[in-house]
Amino acid sequence: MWLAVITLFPDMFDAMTESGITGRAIKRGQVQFSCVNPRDFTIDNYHRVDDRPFGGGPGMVMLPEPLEKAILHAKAKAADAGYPEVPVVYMSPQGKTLNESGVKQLVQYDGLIVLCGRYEGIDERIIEQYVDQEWSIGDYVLTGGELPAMVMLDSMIRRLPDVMTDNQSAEQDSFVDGLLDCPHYTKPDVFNGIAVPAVLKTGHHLNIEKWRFLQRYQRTQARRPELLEGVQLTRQQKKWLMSEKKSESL
Ligand SMILES: CN(C)c1ccccc1CNc1ccc(C(N)=O)cn1
Repeated sequence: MWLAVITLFPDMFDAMTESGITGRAIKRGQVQFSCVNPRDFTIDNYHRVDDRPFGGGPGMVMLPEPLEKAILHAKAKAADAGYPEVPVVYMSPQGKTLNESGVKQLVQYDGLIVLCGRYEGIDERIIEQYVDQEWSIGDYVLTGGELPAMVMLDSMIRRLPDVMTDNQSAEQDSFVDGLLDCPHYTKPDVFNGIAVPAVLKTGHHLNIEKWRFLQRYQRTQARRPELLEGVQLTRQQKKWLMSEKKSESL
């Protein structure tokens, strides 16, 4: 996947490119990642990327010219790399709230340009002329779009084929089938006097699958009941649920 981020703070993205699964995916060439800094496209002596808002008010607004040049440069880079039509995504509190289905949609693209705002935001004419999709990672305000961009890109990169060691671990994630995740345990057998649930040590895979499903269902019911509306249960899961309810009513 071809990715470019337009940002005044490219060094922030070292967190994603230099470590972990995302760093490995980039080093392996599964992801082509680059940053484009609007400041490199300023022509005034002060390299201005922002200015005062028309109409007054606090703070500054990002100037449209350096952003336009940065976007066009990123599009040209994408085209040179063989990705002619790359959508531009803008991270902002005004965007559509990102969730797993949004990630699934975004990770289908061959390439993406992500625009990160600073100050009070960017000149609206850039959004009108160049932004294809506006996304938000949640209803809260941050000092810049860089962290939201990394959150979104991280959730996309881990879903690319063969990026995660066993692909299915991305498949079994929370939210993939709409349920929260089950508890996880590893060594030692007993930690601070608390033992691992016995079923997990039986090697009885069907019982373990049943236990994990029930844990996930019960956790979702307890913590995020509204998520249950969107959940499609398999016949097997329905049977497990019925038998669980029966045994509880005993
Ligand atoms: C500076 N601000 C307020 C701003 C204003 C407009 C656009 C971008 C920004 C950058 N900040 C962001 C970006 C995204 C999110 C989010 N929820 O995805 C939160 N904050």
